Formats: sequence, C-alpha cells, structure tokens
Amino acid sequence: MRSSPRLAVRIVRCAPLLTRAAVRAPLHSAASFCAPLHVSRRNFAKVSSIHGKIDPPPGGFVTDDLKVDMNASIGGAFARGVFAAREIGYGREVMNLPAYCMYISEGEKQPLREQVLILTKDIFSKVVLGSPADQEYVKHRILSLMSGGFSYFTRERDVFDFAEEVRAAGTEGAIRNGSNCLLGGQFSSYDLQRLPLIVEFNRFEVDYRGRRGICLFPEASYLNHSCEPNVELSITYNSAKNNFYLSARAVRPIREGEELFINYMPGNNLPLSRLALAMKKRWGFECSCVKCKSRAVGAVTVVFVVLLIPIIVYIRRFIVERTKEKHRSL
Ligand SMILES: C[S@@+](CC[C@H](N)C(=O)[O-])C[C@H]1O[C@@H](n2cnc3c(N)ncnc32)[C@H](O)[C@@H]1O
Repeated sequence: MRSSPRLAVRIVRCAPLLTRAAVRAPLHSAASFCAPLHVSRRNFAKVSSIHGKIDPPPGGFVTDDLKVDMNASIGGAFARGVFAAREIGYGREVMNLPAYCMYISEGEKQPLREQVLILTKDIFSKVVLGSPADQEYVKHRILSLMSGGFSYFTRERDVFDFAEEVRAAGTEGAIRNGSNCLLGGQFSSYDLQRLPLIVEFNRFEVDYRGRRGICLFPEASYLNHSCEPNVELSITYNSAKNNFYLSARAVRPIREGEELFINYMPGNNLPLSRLALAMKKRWGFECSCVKCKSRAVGAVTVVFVVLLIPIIVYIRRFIVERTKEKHRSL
C-alpha cells in the first residue's frame, strides 16, 4: 500500500491520467482514412489472445501467483478468468494498479454515455499521438478486453460519429499518425467500433468529491464476477500521483488452481435473486457463478417438489383406485 494521502472513493464497478484539456483535444485532428466499417471475425481470436501471467502496467503491481486462463463455463466459449497459480493467503494484495485513463465528469448530471465517449477519445488519442508503448498497450491490452455484443447506452450513432471524427482531416502530423495507425492495420475500423463498447463494459465508476467519473484498469478486467467473491476491490484517489489506484485483496484463502472472483456490484445488499436481475440489467449477462447455479438447481428442486410430487401422488392414487375397482368387479 502506498503512503501518500488518499481520498476514499466509492466504487460502483464495473484505465495514465490526462488533464481534461488533453482528454478533449485531439480527435478531429486524427485521420483521413475512409475504409468502410465492417465486422470482422478476428475479434473472437482477439478475445482469447491474452493468456498466462499478467504483466503489471508501469507503476503497478500484479503478483506472479496469478494467471489468465480459459473459463468456458463463464461468459462463452472464449471467456477467460484469473486463476491462482499458487495458494493465496487471506488478506493478500494481488493487484495494485494505476488507472490507465480516467474521466471525472464536469457536473452531477453528465450522462454516462458522454463520459464513455470522452474516455474512448482519450484512449484513441493515445494511439494516434502517444508513444509506441502506448500504442502497443492499447492494441494488446485494451483491444483484447471483452465487450458486450451491444450497448446499453452508447448509441450506434455515437460510435459512427466517433469513427467519422477519427477519419476527418486535421493537422498534418495527426493526419499522418492517424492514417498510419489505421492504414498500417494497427487499429482497424472494427476496432474503432469496439472501443466505446470496451470502455462501456470495462469501466469502473468512481466518485471524486461528489463528481462522478469512470476509469479503466485493464489488468483487472480479466476478473469475472461471483455473487460470493473471494477477492475485494478498493479504488482510492492518490492525490500525490493525481490518479486513481485499484487494489485487489483476497478475502479468504484461495487454493492453487481456484479462480479469483470479484463482485461487479458491491455494496448493494440485494438478495441473490434481485442481484442476478440487476447484473443482467446493468452488465447484460446471466450470472453463472456457483451460487447462482446452485440457486437454479434449488429452483428446479422446488418446482419438482411443489408440482411434480403432487402429480405423482395423484397418479399413484388413481392407479390404486383403478386396481381396487377392477378387483371389486371380479
Ligand atoms: C470484465 S469481463 C471479465 C473477463 C472475461 N471473462 C474475459 O474473457 O475477458 C466481463 C464479462 O465476463 C463474463 N462474465 C463475468 N462474470 C460472469 C458471471 N458470473 N457469469 C457469466 N458471465 C460472466 C460476461 O460475459 C461479462 O460481460
């Protein structure tokens, strides 16, 4: 843990820090690339391209005892999760990450949709104007994150507007950089379409002095949700570093090979049945954690007991009565 002063922030759930001016700056200056937007299948390969140890970002920490591996039973055939490569003791910090980027809204009322688009533009500006390391990070880390198949609040029009803005002519340097990014195949039209969705689905919502904001911590985005998590996240603002930091700690001992889970909707105190519905509404997936699966088995058992047993009793009685009648008539 760092010793510099921090402000506690409220995590709602769900990435280096630019100033607001930098966040707004660069997009119309980007590229004049005019390839049509098209959906490509390589996305699926990308979703599972990251496996093995998680390299910590600059200024961050990820223990070597974690690895990303497949978990086909959660989130589809290509889904991944974070697993313990060795036993992890109770209370141990397994990740401490600086936000890769963040946006703090101007007023209380700024819609999440606008926040997502501003952060998307911030990330893309790093691809166009940033260092090769930034470009590599966005390409390999951020674009390999999972996005929802559709958006809950990022309108289709926003995504197309963003792509158009990226292609629009701007200053000489940005055009050259932007064109190279797109034409060189580092960042495809399809990536442009996915980026806002990736931000939407991997955002961590924070509250900074009463202002809402969103951050990305891409290394933490491989963690799946469980209604009975074994890892707890806390996000704090480090004023010395002028950035948010995410800390992930084990809240019980985790065996070697066991998956690490967090709660995507912490602090809501909803009963399990309502939590699953809230998850579906907010994050768009049916929770298939062990607790929800056992709840489903429990529901099937109740249906069996409440409906099937009376039916079986009725049929049995019916057969007994028929047999008795037959005997009487003999
Ligand atoms: C932030 S990502 C987690 C990592 C992701 N599994 C991957 O392969 O990159 C969130 C996505 O993982 C899947 N997921 C996470 N927890 C889940 C759960 N409990 N049940 C079903 N799907 C889950 C959902 O598809 C969700 O949209």
